[in-house]
Amino acid sequence: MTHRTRIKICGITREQDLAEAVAAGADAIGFVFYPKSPRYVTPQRAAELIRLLPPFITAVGLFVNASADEVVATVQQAPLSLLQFHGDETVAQCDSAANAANRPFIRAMRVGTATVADDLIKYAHDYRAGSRLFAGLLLDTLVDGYGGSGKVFDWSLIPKELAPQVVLSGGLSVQNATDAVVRVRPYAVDISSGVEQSKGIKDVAKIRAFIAAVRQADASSN
Ligand SMILES: O=C(O)c1ccccc1N[C@@H]1O[C@H](COP(=O)(O)O)[C@@H](O)[C@H]1O
Repeated sequence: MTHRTRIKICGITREQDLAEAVAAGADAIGFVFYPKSPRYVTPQRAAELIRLLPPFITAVGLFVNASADEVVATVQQAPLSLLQFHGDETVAQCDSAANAANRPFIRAMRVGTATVADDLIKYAHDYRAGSRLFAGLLLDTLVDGYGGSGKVFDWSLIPKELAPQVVLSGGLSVQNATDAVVRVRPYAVDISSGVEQSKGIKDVAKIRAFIAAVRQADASSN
């Protein structure tokens, strides 16, 4: 069966970056609601940007340790399709916020040098069992802070049976996109720093080159 790797471009703050990402073929656009991030947007700003999205492109809201009330208030202003929990939230906290906001969510697991393949399998299992709104696992690199670091983790840790379901992130770039897709064969890839000219400001040429590389890797692997 042919596989089309879904592509999420995260940390969009400007109209022109949103339009370019969509025109280049992005499947999902991420908005960062973590105030400490240089890519932070207010819910009102996200709402203005989401209004510009055509149908069938997923608007993803990224949260780090936000309360359920904050998630609900954000969704009331900005019509997000999917939530991304990227902090220290427990299964119960993700489930409760997702239920309160009535949205499915993906959960980031940050992978470090001490992580083993069984940790990833258990993590995915716990979320699948713990929430009907759990839509998938995102794998990022464990760093100080929470994400958007531009750092890669060891992809060989990803168990073969988990790879087709995961969103691969952490330090993806134009340079390693082909390798990532051909080696891991993830469900989706998520990129922020690797397509920026500076934090929060995207680089159109990098967005186009990244998406083209993923599509080419799909074609060569199918
Ligand atoms: O983008 C951010 O600023 C951010 C802040 C806090 C948590 C996650 C964040 N971004 C996510 O981090 C990964 C990896 O990003 P990168 O490509 O290595 O820069 C990605 O899932 C972003 O959505």
